Amino acid sequence: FAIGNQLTSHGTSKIFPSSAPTLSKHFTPKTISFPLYLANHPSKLGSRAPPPGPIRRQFPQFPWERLPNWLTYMRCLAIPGLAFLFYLPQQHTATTFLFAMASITDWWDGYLARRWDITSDFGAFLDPVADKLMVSTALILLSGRYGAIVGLPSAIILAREIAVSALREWMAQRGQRDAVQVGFQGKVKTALTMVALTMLLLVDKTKNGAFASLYSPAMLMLYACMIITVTSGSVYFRAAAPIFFRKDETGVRAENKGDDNLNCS
Ligand SMILES: O=P(O)(O)OC[C@H](O)CO
Repeated sequence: FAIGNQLTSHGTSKIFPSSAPTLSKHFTPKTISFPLYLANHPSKLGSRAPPPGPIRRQFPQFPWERLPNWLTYMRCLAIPGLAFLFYLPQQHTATTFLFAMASITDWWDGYLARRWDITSDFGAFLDPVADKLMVSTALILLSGRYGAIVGLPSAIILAREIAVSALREWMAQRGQRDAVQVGFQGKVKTALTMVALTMLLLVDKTKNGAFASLYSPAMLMLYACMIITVTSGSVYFRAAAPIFFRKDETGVRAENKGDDNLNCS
């Protein structure tokens, strides 16, 4: 039974045999199992997704194509849990665990969506929003615990996040959302901020517990993240500048269009 390049394809038309496969003398159960598996469980993943591994084969009915977005939803749902646990006594380890798990889904959802070739506009919209909600919540909670030393970088980070979200909305209205899609620096910034916040959550508020030694490196890291947050945000504003300052055919700049409606003074 010649299966050839069918092994890398999820196109069901290639996989469904129109008649019973002809078995050659080279047939072994191993060589036939994957095409027959696909015939019985047509995949909804992208055409460039790799063949299923043991877990996907074990649970063929599971809607794997939805998993990346579900992980992002779980990140959003973890936020109220995070705030609740944070204010319970003696729960800083549980709080940290929840935040760390939610942070891992930030990497995982994007990885699976790319690997399974199921990236979507909705996923691209929701992923940075979920990250911002999570990071903002943790920054506000920790500002309450540590005061100005966390409050200052938090104010700058939150200002950048709001500004970038507003810029994306403005660009999307002009059909230019792709010019400000998440960039490499933005990903690094989010990952490092999540590590710094995980470390700060682990230090209990008396700063005398088992993880007290993490306080200074975590604080240093948070300030480094504040700088990367600003520089990564400036990348988006630089990318948007040509569109922002572009003049239309009448010589009016985009920033001045519709002033009558937008002028709040
Ligand atoms: O703040 P952004 O828009 O650069 O987003 C970065 C994302 O959170 C990366 O997952």
